[in-house]
Amino acid sequence: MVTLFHTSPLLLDCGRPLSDVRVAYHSYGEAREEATLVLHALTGDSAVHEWWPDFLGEGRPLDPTRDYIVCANVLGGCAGTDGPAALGDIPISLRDMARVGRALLEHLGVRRVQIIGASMGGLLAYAWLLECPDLVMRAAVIGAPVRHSPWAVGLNSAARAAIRAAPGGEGLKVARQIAMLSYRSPQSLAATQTVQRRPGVHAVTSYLEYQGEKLLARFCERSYVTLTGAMDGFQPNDAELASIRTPVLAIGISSDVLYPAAEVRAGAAALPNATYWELDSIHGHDAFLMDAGELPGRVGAFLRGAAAES
Ligand SMILES: CC(=O)SCCNC(=O)CCNC(=O)[C@H](O)C(C)(C)COP(=O)(O)OP(=O)(O)OC[C@H]1O[C@@H](n2cnc3c(N)ncnc32)[C@H](O)[C@@H]1OP(=O)(O)O
Ligand SMILES: N[C@@H](CCO)C(=O)O
Repeated sequence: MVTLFHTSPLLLDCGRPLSDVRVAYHSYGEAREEATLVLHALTGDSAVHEWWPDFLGEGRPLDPTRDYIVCANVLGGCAGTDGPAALGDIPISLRDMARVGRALLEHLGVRRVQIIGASMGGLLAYAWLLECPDLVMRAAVIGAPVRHSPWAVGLNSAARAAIRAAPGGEGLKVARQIAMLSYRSPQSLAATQTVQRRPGVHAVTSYLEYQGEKLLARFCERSYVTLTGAMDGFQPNDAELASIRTPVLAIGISSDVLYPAAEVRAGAAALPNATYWELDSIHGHDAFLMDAGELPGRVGAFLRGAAAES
């Protein structure tokens, strides 16, 4: 944990200044001036070793014996970094989060980074490329579009409406159920949700209920509203995207219904220096966590500077 913006405040995109911002982060490996920055997903946190074992470890894309790896909980989150409980329910943008990240890197003595982000972390990677192009050497963006689509905004809007309708927990559980349907796929649920756990209750129904309970036990509804708002507000125009000269590996997931592979591919085509690759999985958006397959190898090759084949 570190406190940043002590001597001069962070000016948020909404116009509000923030001082003494607490940021929770993990680092792995020996401190260096060049680092790999990991950007977590909506309900993720800075503990990469807990949620991405396929990626972190000796011989993996994030190798602490070779690299200095940093991951911070985002501004507005609820896993150590200041969020609505400390700041109130103010709008926060993905670019604000990148500015906090820049301050953290300065604090750590890091001068250049390569970035890897998935889902919300992938959107945030694009915000970094717009906000801090001087710092970023290359970016691997997994399962994320270049801007939040009406479809994705709609899903988040429905989730926030559930929270507003039933604050205090029930709404967050319904929000997670809606989101889970977009993180899985018809094929994935057909393959996994065949056996009833409770008599008379569809397997998928009790699965979604359980996922809602699980999120309620570890997440905060105010952060959910803040972070989904930040994602929905990320709408760079074509000229901004065309200004991104940094090499990008954009990765779509074949069965992703939240950010369809075709959308990710089209977004990559709008960037001057992006390569596209597709992860084949039936498990939908969360395949980057649950069914990584060739993904670590592809990302590792890109981060090592090797040309990834499309
Ligand atoms: C790059 C990034 O930034 S990612 C950031 C990391 N993100 C996170 O850590 C976010 C939080 N994590 C997640 O989203 C999830 O944990 C994932 C995607 C990693 C995996 O989800 P899981 O819930 O573990 O897996 P899955 O969807 O297969 O569900 C399994 C659970 O549902 C239960 N379950 C399965 N079917 C049913 C059913 N029909 N009825 C009731 N319960 C069921 C299982 O018993 C299991 O329970 P357990 O979690 O107590 O072991
Ligand atoms: N399942 C992950 C990815 C969602 O984008 C999460 O809950 O953060």
